[in-house]
Amino acid sequence: MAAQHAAQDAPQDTPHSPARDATAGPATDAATDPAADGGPDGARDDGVRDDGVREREVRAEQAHLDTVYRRLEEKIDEAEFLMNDASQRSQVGTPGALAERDAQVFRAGIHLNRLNSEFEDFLFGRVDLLSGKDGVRGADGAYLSVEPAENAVRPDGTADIAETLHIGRLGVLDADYSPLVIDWRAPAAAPFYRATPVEPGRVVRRRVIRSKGRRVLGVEDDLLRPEITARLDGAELAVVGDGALMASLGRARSHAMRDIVASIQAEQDMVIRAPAASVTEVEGGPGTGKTAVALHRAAYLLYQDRRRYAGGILIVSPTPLLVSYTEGVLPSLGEEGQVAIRALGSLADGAEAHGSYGGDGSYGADGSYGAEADGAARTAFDAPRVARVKGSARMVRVLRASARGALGRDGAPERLRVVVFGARVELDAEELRAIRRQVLGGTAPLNLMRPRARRFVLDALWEKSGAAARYPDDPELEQEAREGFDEDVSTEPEFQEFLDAWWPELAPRQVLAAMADERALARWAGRTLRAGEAADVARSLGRLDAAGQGPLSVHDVALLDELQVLLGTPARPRQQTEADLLAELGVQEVTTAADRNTARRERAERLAEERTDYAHVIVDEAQDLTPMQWRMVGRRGRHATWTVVGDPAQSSWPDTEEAAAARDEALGSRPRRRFELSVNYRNPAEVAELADRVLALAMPGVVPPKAVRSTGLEPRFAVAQGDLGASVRAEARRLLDEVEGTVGVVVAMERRTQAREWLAGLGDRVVPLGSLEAKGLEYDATLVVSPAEIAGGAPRDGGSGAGAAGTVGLRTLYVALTRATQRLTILSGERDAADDAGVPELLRD
Ligand SMILES: Nc1ncnc2c1ncn2[C@@H]1O[C@H](COP(=O)(O)OP(=O)(O)OP(=O)(O)O)[C@@H](O)[C@H]1O
Repeated sequence: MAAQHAAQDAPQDTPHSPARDATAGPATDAATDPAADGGPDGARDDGVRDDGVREREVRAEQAHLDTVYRRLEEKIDEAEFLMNDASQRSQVGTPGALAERDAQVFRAGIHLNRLNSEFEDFLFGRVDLLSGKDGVRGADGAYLSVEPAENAVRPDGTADIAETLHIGRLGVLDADYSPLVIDWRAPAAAPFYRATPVEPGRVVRRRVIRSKGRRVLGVEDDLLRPEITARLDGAELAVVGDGALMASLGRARSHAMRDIVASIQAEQDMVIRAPAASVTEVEGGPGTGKTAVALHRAAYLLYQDRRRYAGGILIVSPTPLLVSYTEGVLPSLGEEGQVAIRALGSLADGAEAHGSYGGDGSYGADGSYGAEADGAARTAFDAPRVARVKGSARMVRVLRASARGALGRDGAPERLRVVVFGARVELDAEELRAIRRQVLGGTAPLNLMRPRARRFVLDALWEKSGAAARYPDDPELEQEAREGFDEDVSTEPEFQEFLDAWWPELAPRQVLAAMADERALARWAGRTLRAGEAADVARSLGRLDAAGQGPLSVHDVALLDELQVLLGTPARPRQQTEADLLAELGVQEVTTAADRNTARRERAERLAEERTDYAHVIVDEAQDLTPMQWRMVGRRGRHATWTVVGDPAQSSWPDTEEAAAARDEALGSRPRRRFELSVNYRNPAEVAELADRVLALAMPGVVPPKAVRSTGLEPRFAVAQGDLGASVRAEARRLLDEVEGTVGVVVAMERRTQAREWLAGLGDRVVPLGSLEAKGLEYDATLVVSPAEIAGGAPRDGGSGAGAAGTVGLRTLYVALTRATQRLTILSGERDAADDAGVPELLRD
C-alpha cells in the first residue's frame, strides 16, 4: 500500500514497499484479464505467482458491482417512469401544481442523465475500516469519527473490520437506504483520500478497483496499518497489487486529461475539500496536479452546495489547447452544465466565444498565439514586446482617452444647423467642442452619456436662439416654450442624424480600430506610454478594418473587455417573445411539460453562455495573467468565491509586481487560504532533475517539487546537423517509436509554422507547439528544440541582455522541459553551443 504514500512521504521511493511485501501474495492481473495493463513503466511486476487471492478479491468486487448495477437499473426504471408519467399528465391544473410537476420531471431528467452516462469506472474505491471512536454513525450509516475506538485493536495486534465502504462517482443507496456506493465527495469518502501510513485513522486497507463497463478488471491495495492483523468476516484481510497511483502515472497519455478520482493524494484532497468561503490559493511546481485539483474542486463544490453554485463556476484557462485538453474531466466526474471552462481569449466580445481549438489544428478566434497558416483570418499573435504593453494596467488610462478620442474622430460633424420657430440656429465647431468637454465632465460610460449630450446640445441651441428673452417675467411660459422648442428640434431628422454622428454609440472594436492610427494613439496615450510603445500597439492593431473586424490576439480581448465597461451598453427595449404574446392573449398552458423542459434547458444554456458574473471562479495557470486579464477575470467574479492555482516559476509575464497588484485588486479584501503542493506526479526523476537546473537559473533558491517516480531513462541530447527541420522530424519519429501515446514537439514561438511543416504527415500522436502554447499540457515524450531559442538566447549568467526578459525566457524553457511523462529529447541548434556530449550550454551542470 505504501506505494501510494511513497508519493506523500518519501517521493523517491520505488513502487515496491514493505507493505507490498506484507501482502498475501500478489498475483497477476492476467489471471482475471489478459488485457490488463501493467503500465509502460513496468511498475507492475506481474508474473505467474497467482495464488488465487487476487482472483478471489476481484470476484468479490465483481459481486458488489453487480449488485450496484442492479440497483442502478431499478433507479433508472423509476426515473423513466416518473418522467413519462408526469409529462403525460393532464396539462391543466393550478399553477403551483404544474410548477411542482415540472420541477419533478426536471429533477428526474437530470438524475436519469447522470445514471445513463457511461462511466468507465463507476465504482473505483473501497476502504476497510476499524470501528469508530465514539461508535456514532452519521446519516449515511458510516461512523462519524475518523479515529478508531480504543478497543478496536486487541492487545495481541488483531482487529476486526467494522465497516467497509465502496467509493464511486455517484452515491447509490440500497432499497433499505444502506449505502452501496458513497459519492467520492461525501464526507464519509474522505478517509479514502486522506489516510496515510503516518496517520491512518480507521483505515486498514484502501483499495482501488479498476473496471471497464460492468466488469471488474483488477484491484490495487494499499495497506495502511501493516502492524495489525485484521480480519473481515472471519478471514484475514488480503492485500494485492502495487498501488494505484504508480499504475495510473505510468499509463500512456492521450490528448485528453483523465480524472484522478481514484488516486487523489492527501495534500491534494485538502485543497479539493477546502471550504469554499473566500479565496483558496494553491501553488505548486509543474506536474503537482494543480489543474487536476482545480477541476476536482469544481466537482466537489457543486456536490457540496449545488444550490449556491447554480450561479455557475467559471474555470479560466490560458489557452484553447488547455481547454480542449481538460474539458472532458468534469463530465467524467458526472458534472456538466454548471461549469464553464473558458480560454482567456474567449472571455469577452461574444463573437469570439464560439471559437475554440479546431480539429484541423488551427485556433478559433479565441486563440492566443494564432496559427498563421489556417487561423490567420481570425487570430493574431502579439510579439512579447507588444504583449507587455497591452497587458499592462497602464492601458486602462490609454483606453479611456482613446474611447473619448474616438468619439470626435473622422466624420464627426463640425457644425449643427436647425430651423426652429421659423429661425435658423447654428452651433459652430468651437461651440460643439465646448459642449463635448462639458458632457465628458460626467463619469458615466460613454455610450450612456448620449442623453446627457443631447440635453446639453438642446440647451446650447435654446440659448443661441435667444428665445428665452421673449419671456422675461414668465418662467411658466418660458418652460412651455422650451418644451415645444425641444420637441421641434428633436423630431427633426437632421438633428437625429447629427446626434448619431456627433455622439455615436461606439462598439469596443471600433475604438480598437481607431487606436491603429499611430499619431492619434500617441496623442491619446500622452505620457502614459512611451512613443515606441504607442507605435508598437498601433501597428499591431493595423490588422483590423475600420469597424474593428479582423484577427484579435488574446491581449486584445482583455482590451475589448475593458472598453466594454468604459463604453457601457445602452438598455434596449426587450424583444417580445412568443410566450409574452400568448400570455397577453390569455393563453396559459399550451405547451407540454417536455416542451417547457426543453425551453428551460435552452434558456439555461443560453444564460450560461451569456453569463458574466459567477458564483465561483477558478483560475488555472494564474501566474500568467496580465494585469489587464486580471481586471477582465475579476469582473466575472465580483461576488464570487475563488480558487487560484499557479506556479510563479512558470510565469511568462515579466512584471510580476504589477500583476500581483492587479490580482490583489481582483480578489479584493476577501480572506485567503494558501496551500502548497509538493510532489511532481508527471515527470520521471530523470526529467525533473534536468529541468531543475533551469529552475535554479530562473528562480534561484526555489525548491522544486519532488518527482514521485523514476524510469531509469535519462534525457537524450542530440545536435541538429545542417537542416534543423530534418533533425526535428527524425527525433520526433524516434520518440514516436519509443512511446505508445503522444509526442509534444516544443519550439520557440516564431518557429511554430515551420514546426507544423516539419512534422506534417507523422500522424496525430505528434503535436507541434510554440513554447507558450505548451502551458499545462503533457505528453508521453517531449522533444525540446533549441533551448537557447526558447529562452530567447538569454545568457546563463544573467549578464548583458538577460535581465527581466532573460528570466522570462528561462521560465518558459522550464515549462517546456517539464511536459514529458516518460521521455525527453533535447535537440540543440546553432545558438545552443552544445558540448561534445550534445548538452546545450543552458542545461550544463
Ligand atoms: N493523485 C494523482 N493521481 C494520479 N495522477 C495524478 C495525481 N495528481 C496528478 N496526477 C497527474 O499528474 C499530471 C500532472 O497534473 P496537472 O497537469 O494537474 O499538474 P499541474 O500542477 O497543473 O502542472 P503544470 O504546472 O505543469 O500545469 C497529470 O497527468 C495528472 O493526471
